[in-house]
Amino acid sequence: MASTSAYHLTFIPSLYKTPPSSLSWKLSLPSTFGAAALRRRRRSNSTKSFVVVALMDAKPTVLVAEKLGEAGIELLKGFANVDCSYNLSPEELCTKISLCDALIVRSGTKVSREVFESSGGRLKVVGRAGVGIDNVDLSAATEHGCLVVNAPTANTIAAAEHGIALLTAMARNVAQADASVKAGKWQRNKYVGVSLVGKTLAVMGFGKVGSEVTRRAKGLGMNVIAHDPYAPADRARAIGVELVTFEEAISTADFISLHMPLTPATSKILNDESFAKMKKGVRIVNVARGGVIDEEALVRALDLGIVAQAALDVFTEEPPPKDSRLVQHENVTVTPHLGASTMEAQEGVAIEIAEAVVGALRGELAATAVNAPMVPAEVLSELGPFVVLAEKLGRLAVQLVAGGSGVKSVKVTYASARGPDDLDTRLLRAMITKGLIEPISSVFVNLVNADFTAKQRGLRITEERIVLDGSPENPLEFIQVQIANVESKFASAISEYGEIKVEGKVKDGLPHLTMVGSFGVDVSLEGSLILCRQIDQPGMIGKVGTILGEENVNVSFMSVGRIAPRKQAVMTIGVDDEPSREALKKIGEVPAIEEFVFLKL
Ligand SMILES: NC(=O)c1ccc[n+]([C@@H]2O[C@H](COP(=O)([O-])OP(=O)(O)OC[C@H]3O[C@@H](n4cnc5c(N)ncnc54)[C@H](O)[C@@H]3O)[C@@H](O)[C@H]2O)c1
Ligand SMILES: O=C(O)[C@H](O)COP(=O)(O)O
Repeated sequence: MASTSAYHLTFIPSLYKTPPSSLSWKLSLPSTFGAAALRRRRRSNSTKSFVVVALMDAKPTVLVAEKLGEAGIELLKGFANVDCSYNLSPEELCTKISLCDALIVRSGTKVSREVFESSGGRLKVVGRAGVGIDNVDLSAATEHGCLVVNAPTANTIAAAEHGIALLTAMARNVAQADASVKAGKWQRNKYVGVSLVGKTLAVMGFGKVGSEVTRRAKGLGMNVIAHDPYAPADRARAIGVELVTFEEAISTADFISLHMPLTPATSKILNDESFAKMKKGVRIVNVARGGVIDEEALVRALDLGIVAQAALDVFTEEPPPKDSRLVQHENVTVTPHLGASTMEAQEGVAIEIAEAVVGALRGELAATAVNAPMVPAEVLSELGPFVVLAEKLGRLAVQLVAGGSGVKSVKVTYASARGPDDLDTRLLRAMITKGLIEPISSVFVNLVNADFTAKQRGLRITEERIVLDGSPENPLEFIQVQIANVESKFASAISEYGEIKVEGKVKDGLPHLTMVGSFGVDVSLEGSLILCRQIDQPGMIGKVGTILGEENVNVSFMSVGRIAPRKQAVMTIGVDDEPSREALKKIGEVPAIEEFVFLKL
């Protein structure tokens, strides 16, 4: 029951004002310690030199740093000592954390590198009671061997309901009219609203929250269209919504509701350029993440009357500055990130996160783990370069998918001289899954959660082994990733069998792309890539190289694969920096270039 060696705690004067004075005593400690009898050893007469050795019971300690539903707390208490300490300063959190095995937070607590460093290796799991984990330093967690788990499903309905609440409140000026009446005014003419029935709502991001918003908006009599390059068309059909392009969505909508994750591709996706394409008088709702809107551009669009109103639950900086022009704008309705804040959602989230944290403390594999799991060192060292290759092939393949095509079926082929039982592909499959999913979602994928995440998104990954002649010393010859039943934004990536196909090898320890569609190429997978299909003729490398050179974009390599001389060729260009839109436009305008695509690795 008790262990004398588990915890050696340096006496911290600020926590214990009175130094222990007898060799045998009981102390009422903060609950982070659990029930403990202590003995002390005096090293000197100085207060600071007391060293206390706790005779701990075997229970782990969980620090709950933000308000968590009671059901979750009860669940935790059945397994651990629970310390609910809210509103800790960063310094207080760092002090407490060395006494804790697990930490549970919402979005209001920054779990920084310092927190992991201060834990002294004791912190084993961080639980995020919600979806977004942008407040947790994942790299630091992984470096410190600390698992991070989240609760991705329990607040979906709450977020969707809040989106609908903002939509209706905005259309009828509820917040502004309420403030006006409370200020003693009665302005019936000023607050005439707009009706929702028959209006077109564009749902941007047709995932968990977006789908639920769609169902509810249809119930209000709205005509709903959705934009999500990666959502399966059959799911959209089942809910009775049409998937459209980004341009069509923003240019035809009367209302736009944002439900995509914040990724490099969605950052500031609503900007001056996109506002200019919208119908004058459009209304915008954001319960996703503040960063998907260029907030300064939104203020300009509001001032110009392009955007008639906006209703926002999330902001680039939270809380936003007090003098924020956006927040203060009379046509903007705001809430302080309340999307997940219903009694029901918080109860659900609390149970979901408590179960995940307890499971993780017991050493079970967590289905909602978001950072790297432990992999045996010998497996990792052998498969290391192939792991990188696998993720990059997944990333490349998914970026070649055209908008509107849902990714549902992926086939992975491993070619190796080893026997089928001699190669554990779980890690490779997980990394391909990571590459396929991460560029298009806010989900973090690893060995623990890859299959779960793929299944949850309706993504079917099948694996095939090709056994080659040759030396089994090398674990793999090549990996091929094929995405079936989709269109590609780069038609040459479609193989003779109609799938998007990319294939790669490890050469000199580095991942290389060796095939795109039916074209053989040979480029090291580093930095970013431009793929061009062109008429095979002299001077092409020079023309494209000059355009990039003028932009100061460093070209790391170029390779040309062709069907036959003077026919078609695919040119692959590795670049260290992202070329500007103008540079990419100029490349597209080179007469012999038939199509091209820019891909981030
Ligand atoms: N305000 C809140 O309190 C609150 C609560 C819950 C979730 N959220 C946020 O809502 C968002 C959606 O959450 P979810 O649980 O539905 O996530 P989800 O992963 O289920 O759905 C996100 C969808 O966005 C799509 N997507 C990715 N890139 C896109 C792009 N460029 N254009 C259009 N769609 C794209 C994905 O394919 C996916 O279908 C996230 O940003 C999440 O952080 C906020
Ligand atoms: O990411 C989420 O789950 C939501 O944005 C809710 O965040 P919260 O837990 O701070 O309410």
